[in-house]
Amino acid sequence: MNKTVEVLPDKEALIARSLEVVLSQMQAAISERGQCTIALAGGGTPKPLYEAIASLDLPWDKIHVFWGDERYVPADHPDSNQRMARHAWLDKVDIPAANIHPMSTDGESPAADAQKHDDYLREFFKVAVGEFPHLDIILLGIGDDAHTASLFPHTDALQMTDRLVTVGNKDGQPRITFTAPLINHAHCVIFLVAGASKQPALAQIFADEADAMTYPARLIKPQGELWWLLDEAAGQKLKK
Ligand SMILES: O=C1O[C@H](COP(=O)(O)O)[C@@H](O)[C@H](O)[C@H]1O
Repeated sequence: MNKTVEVLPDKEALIARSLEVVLSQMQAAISERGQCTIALAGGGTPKPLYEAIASLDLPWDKIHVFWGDERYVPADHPDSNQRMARHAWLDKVDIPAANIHPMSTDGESPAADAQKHDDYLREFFKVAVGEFPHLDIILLGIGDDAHTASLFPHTDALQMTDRLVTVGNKDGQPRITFTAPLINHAHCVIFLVAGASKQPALAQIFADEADAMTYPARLIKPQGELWWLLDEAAGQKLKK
């Protein structure tokens, strides 16, 4: 794992730097592997990044967009991560519809939809059960409770060792989420973190020792590159 931590002066600088890193990783993936597979985070932090990407002229036919987690709501619901990314980015560019790969949330149950997306990823990346695909870029955030994607403290999703996708649980509400092993097989994982409310979680995530079941972002140790991009409000007390 090649880990880089950068604390940027403010949220604007955080977004500008994350745009640079994402573009450079996209370019490397396309030149080395002919396409770029990127999984998006939800929440408020990455929205300006998506808006910035939407203003660029990129080889959209070579970019495939996934989500690292999804709230279990219809795709047009205000809480939907897919809806946010479509409004901020995907609806504004000429990306082929076939290159957009959302998690479905309208099946029989969250478990059935999680299994469906697990099967879908195995088919897309041509990997058998027991193997993991290597997404080029996975964008993540953290919550104040140190959750990442929809891997919440002390939930069953944290125990998955062989699944790509599973059901997350936020205070009893189901979500669909990538598992930690899938995230850890990515070529590059980029955390975007902004705001002082994230300081206590970051202190535990970066501590020499702490319980990963209580602070799930500690489970993220990718084989490839790991970037932590923080604004000053979030990162000022971090031990680097
Ligand atoms: O619930 C979620 O929250 C995290 C963090 O969101 P932020 O608004 O604090 O940036 C996000 O990474 C995750 O995808 C989302 O579903």
